[in-house]
Amino acid sequence: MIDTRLPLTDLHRHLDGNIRAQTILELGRQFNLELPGATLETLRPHVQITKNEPDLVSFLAKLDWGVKVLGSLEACRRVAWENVEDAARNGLHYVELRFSPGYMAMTHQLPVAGVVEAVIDGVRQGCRDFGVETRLIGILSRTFGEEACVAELEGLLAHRDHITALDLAGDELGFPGSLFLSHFNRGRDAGWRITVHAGEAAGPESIWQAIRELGAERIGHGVKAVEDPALMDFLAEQGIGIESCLTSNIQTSTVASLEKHPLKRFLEHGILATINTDDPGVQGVDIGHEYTVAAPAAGLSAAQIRTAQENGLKIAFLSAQEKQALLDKVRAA
Ligand SMILES: O=c1[nH]cnc2c1ncn2[C@@H]1O[C@H](CO)[C@@H](O)[C@H]1O
Ligand SMILES: [Zn+2]
Repeated sequence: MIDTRLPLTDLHRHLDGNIRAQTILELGRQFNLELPGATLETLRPHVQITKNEPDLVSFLAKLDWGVKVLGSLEACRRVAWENVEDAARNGLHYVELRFSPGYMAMTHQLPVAGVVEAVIDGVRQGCRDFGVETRLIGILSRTFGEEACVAELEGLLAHRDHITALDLAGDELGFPGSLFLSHFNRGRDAGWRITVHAGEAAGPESIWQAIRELGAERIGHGVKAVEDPALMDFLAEQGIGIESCLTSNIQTSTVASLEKHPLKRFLEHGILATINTDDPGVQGVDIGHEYTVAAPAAGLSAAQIRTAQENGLKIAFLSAQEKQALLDKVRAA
C-alpha cells in the first residue's frame, strides 16, 4: 500500500511524543527520578496508550513522562537523534519533526533556547548518521498560556534559521487560537511557514480562525472541517493541506471509529490531505501501520492511499527544487 517509487513522508510527528519507553527508563535512572514503573512492562501503560482516552487532554497526559526525564540538554539531544533513527527504521525518506521546547524544558527548568539548540544538534547528527531528510517545526504549547508561549517563541526565534515552521498544539478547547495572534505575527515576520492544530477538539470555526488569523497554510488534524461545506470547498480551492493522523484521532476520541474518519471525504473533495502519525511512541504505532492498517480501515482505496502519499510531497515545507530532488533520490534508489 506504500508506493516505493514515491517518497514516504511524515509531516506531523511530535519529537517529544516519540520518546522511547526504554530511553525514559534510562534517563529516569540517570537523573534519579522516581518513575511510575521500574521495568519496560510496568512503565509502558504510563507512557503509552493502552486504550482509547476519553478526550484530547487525557491523551496528552501520556506525553508527560517523556519530557519529565529530560534532565539535561544532552538528554534533549539524545531523544532528537533517536527520533531520526526511528524515522529511518520506519522507512521514512522525509520527516518534519515538531517539538515544544518550553514543554521539554519545563520540569528541569532548562533554558528554552538551549533546548532548541540541542534538538537542532541531535537532529542534524541523526540526519548525517541515518540519511533521512528532515525539517523542524517549532510548537507553541497553548496549554501553558500566552506568556509561556512568548518565552517558547523567543527560544525558537533565537535559532530561527534552523526552524522551518511554527505550530500551535495542546489544549485547543481551553486555549483558542485567538489568544496567539501576536505570536503568529512574529512567526510569520521571521519567515516561517505556518501549520496549526485545529478542528481536533474544537469545531470548524477553529480551522477558519487558524487560516484567517494565524496564517495557517496547513492544518493539523482538521477533522471537524467535514461539518462545514464552505470550509471543505475553501480548503480544496486554496490548496490548504490537511495533516491527518488516523490512529491518534481514535485514541483521543475525536472520531468514534476509523470507518467514520473524514480523511476519505477530504480526498474525495480534492483536499490535499496526507497520512501521518502524530505521537508514534505514545501511540504505539508508526507510519507503516497508518498506511497499511489504519488507512484501509478508514475506507481508503489503494488509489486514495497513493494520492495521500503524493500529497505528502506536495504540501511538504520544501521548495519546488527540494521536492524534485527528493523524488529523484527515491526513484534512483
Ligand atoms: O494530537 C495532538 N493534539 C494537540 N496537541 C498535541 C497532540 N499531540 C501532542 N500535542 C502537544 O504538542 C506538544 C508536544 O509536541 C505538547 O503541547 C503536546 O500536548
Ligand atoms: Zn499533533
